[in-house]
Amino acid sequence: MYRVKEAFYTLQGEGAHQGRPAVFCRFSKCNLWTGREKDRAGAVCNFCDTDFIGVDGQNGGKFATAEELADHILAFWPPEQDNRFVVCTGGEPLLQLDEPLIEAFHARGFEVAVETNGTLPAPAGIDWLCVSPKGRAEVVITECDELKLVYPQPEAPPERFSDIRAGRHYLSPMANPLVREGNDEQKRRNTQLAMEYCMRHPKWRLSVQLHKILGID
Ligand SMILES: C[S@@+](CC[C@H](N)C(=O)[O-])C[C@H]1O[C@@H](n2cnc3c(N)ncnc32)[C@H](O)[C@@H]1O
Ligand SMILES: Nc1nc2[nH]cc(C(=O)O)c2c(=O)[nH]1
Ligand code: SF4
Ligand SMILES: [Mg+2]
Repeated sequence: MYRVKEAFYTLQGEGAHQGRPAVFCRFSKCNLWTGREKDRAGAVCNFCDTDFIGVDGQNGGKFATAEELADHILAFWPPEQDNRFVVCTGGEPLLQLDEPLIEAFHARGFEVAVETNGTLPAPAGIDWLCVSPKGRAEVVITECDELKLVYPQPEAPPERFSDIRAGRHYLSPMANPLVREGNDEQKRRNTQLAMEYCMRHPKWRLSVQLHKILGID
């Protein structure tokens, strides 16, 4: 059984695929926060900008099989169009994403991208793996397509991740988690700090949350 909070067709707003049309499949639940505000301060990840509790979001639900969930996702792609791209996120998608679901996406012509906190092993077959480390949580994934670090995090400075082999390195300015769109004051400050870090350490590039600027999902 797969539990999905919401699913929607939009543009990837972050990282190397920024601007690319994609269906987002947001899985319920995370291993680093309950998702309840009362637990935020004590959580390993305490700045999450996302509601991932339950299955009650747009196009959310419970899916008994990989085939059913993959068909549900395919229904959001424009008819007859190729370049199919699904972004599995959450919550923490690696609590649920498995090889049968990846195979079911591939069978429908999708490239499969994943946004993960990196604390759980990844199943085989993922086409684009984005690891975004959180606080003091140990990262177990050693290789990824992009390392996209929310910045600044006192417990997770960029230097801590020099052992991870990544094709791209991004800093993503931390937004105020309670402001779910636009550019809040906290984000403007953090964007300045991230820009300065990138310019001092040019291995890193800036990633902005384009969807929040555009006001889309
Ligand atoms: C909600 S998370 C879900 C996927 C996975 N659990 C993870 O943390 O990567 C999706 C993306 O949003 C980023 N994110 C979450 N809260 C944020 C915030 N307050 N500011 C900027 N990015 C944030 C995460 O780092 C991750 O790249
Ligand atoms: N447009 C858009 N791009 C995104 N990139 C990563 C997101 C996420 O929440 O994982 C996200 C999201 O929620 N919306
Ligand atoms: S940002 Fe990712 S790891 Fe952190 S609480 Fe949200 S879903 Fe979990
Ligand atoms: Mg998001």
